[in-house]
Amino acid sequence: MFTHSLPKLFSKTETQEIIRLSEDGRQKRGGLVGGIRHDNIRRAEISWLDDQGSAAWVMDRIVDAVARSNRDAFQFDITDFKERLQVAAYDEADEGHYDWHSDIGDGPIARHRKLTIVTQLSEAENYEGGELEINLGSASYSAPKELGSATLFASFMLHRVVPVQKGQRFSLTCWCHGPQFR
Ligand SMILES: O=C(O)CCC(=O)C(=O)O
Ligand SMILES: [Fe+2]
Repeated sequence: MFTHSLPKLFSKTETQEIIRLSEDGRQKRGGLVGGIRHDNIRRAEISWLDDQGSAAWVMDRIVDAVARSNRDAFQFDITDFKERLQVAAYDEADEGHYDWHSDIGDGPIARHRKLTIVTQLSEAENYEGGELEINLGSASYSAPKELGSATLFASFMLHRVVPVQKGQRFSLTCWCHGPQFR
């Protein structure tokens, strides 16, 4: 199916700490894979974590989860983590969302994305809408909304974040890289 979910990858305290770390580097409006900004496609505030420094423990947990999930569910060639961890905030105030897209882009790094892992950093009852959906062709898979759970999918799969109608949703995204699919 090319999707795989893990419950409770991070605890509540840890998700709060990740949001706090992201506040240091917050910038307005997330760009797209190639750096293009387009408000009709994505409306979110993004920031990047220092995975060599204050957020090294977050990266360690993600790398471990990816190794286990890749062995159990994907068996892709994953060789690198070439990008920093992204925290995104989708807000009711501007109907934060991200339309259908694939994470594999044209750039030298985005071209090598193989797996995407997204962790839920907000309590499900704190927002409405904001579902992460992965297109499976005739149906779509809606990622579990439980705080701290993570969902992995092949980066080429179309996915979206439904507009947030109430409250605010935070997510943590990490991309895993390897030789191009062949
Ligand atoms: O926030 C999410 O759930 C998904 C983010 C995403 O798809 C991306 O940044 O490429
Ligand atoms: Fe994406």
